[in-house]
Amino acid sequence: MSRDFREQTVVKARGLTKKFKDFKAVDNLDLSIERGMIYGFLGPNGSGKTTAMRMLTGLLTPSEGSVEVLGLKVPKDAEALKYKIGYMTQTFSLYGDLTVFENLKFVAKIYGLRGSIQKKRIPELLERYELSELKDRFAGKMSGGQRQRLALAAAVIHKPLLLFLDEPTSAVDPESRRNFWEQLFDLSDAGTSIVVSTHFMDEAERCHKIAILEAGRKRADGTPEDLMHAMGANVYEVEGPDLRDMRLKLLALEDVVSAAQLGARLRVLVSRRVHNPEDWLTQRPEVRQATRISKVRPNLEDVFVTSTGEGRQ
Ligand SMILES: Nc1ncnc2c1ncn2[C@@H]1O[C@H](COP(=O)(O)OP(=O)(O)OP(=O)(O)O)[C@@H](O)[C@H]1O
Repeated sequence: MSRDFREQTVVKARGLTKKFKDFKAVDNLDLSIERGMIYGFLGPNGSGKTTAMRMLTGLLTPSEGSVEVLGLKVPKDAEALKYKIGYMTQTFSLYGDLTVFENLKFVAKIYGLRGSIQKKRIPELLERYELSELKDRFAGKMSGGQRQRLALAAAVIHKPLLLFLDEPTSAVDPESRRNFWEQLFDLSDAGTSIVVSTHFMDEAERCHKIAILEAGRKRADGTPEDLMHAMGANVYEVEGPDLRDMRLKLLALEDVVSAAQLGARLRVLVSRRVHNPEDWLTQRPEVRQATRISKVRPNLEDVFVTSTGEGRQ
């Protein structure tokens, strides 16, 4: 039993599949998430992030596959698991007609926290999540950022070992998002493992590891750095006149994985199949009018585009 705390796997899934009639919302997903990690599910709407998360939390029964979370078999041991995990759903699931304090008290009761523990824990959470001055405010009358802080406080009230967050920042402004991530790093530093879904690239880049999901399937996984390093394309920025026309012409080439206009530049991904991509690109008639072509470092969006079918649209 003296295994290193950090090395333990908190989520193990093999062949995890969820079918709704003939439609596979999650298709043969394998996952291995280590303790202490912030693990991201990155994918567009409908890629299966929520469905996967609901199966991992024991709320939804898989059609196929096996899941073990914190050493418990899911969904068989879902009841015991409930007390060890926190789950912040995509839509605000607390009571708008209860105050901040009443909501936390209610959730504390659900988790069976004793009165003496509640008395210590609730003020601690109000303070940590900057809710002390809002404690008598109805949750329904709070801003998106405030509500999100309350939802996080409620999700960690019982000090879960593992926290699931489903697109937690989709309804908040950039500053609240930044602050929210600071809170996640604090939780992670204190030993909480976190699984978070997002469709924001900058958020995914903050995760220790990510899985890229598309149409229910895992297209790639690893650390953001490793994924960028292993990417199957070289990235170039092209400047010049009539970029829209240049983009369409480049997209027609089989070895151009993607061409996207970013203001006055085109970001062009050339397949790794091409031997000498710089010469290949600069000599193409499609970029004859270009005034500058330069190689740039890949980012996570490039990884996403090369792992999914997004780039050619
Ligand atoms: N109960 C259900 N019955 C039928 N289809 C469903 C059900 N739940 C989800 N789906 C479908 O499964 C697919 C995956 O949905 P899911 O909500 O898991 O995706 P997501 O990546 O979380 O996207 P979003 O960000 O939009 O929530 C979608 O096409 C969705 O319509």
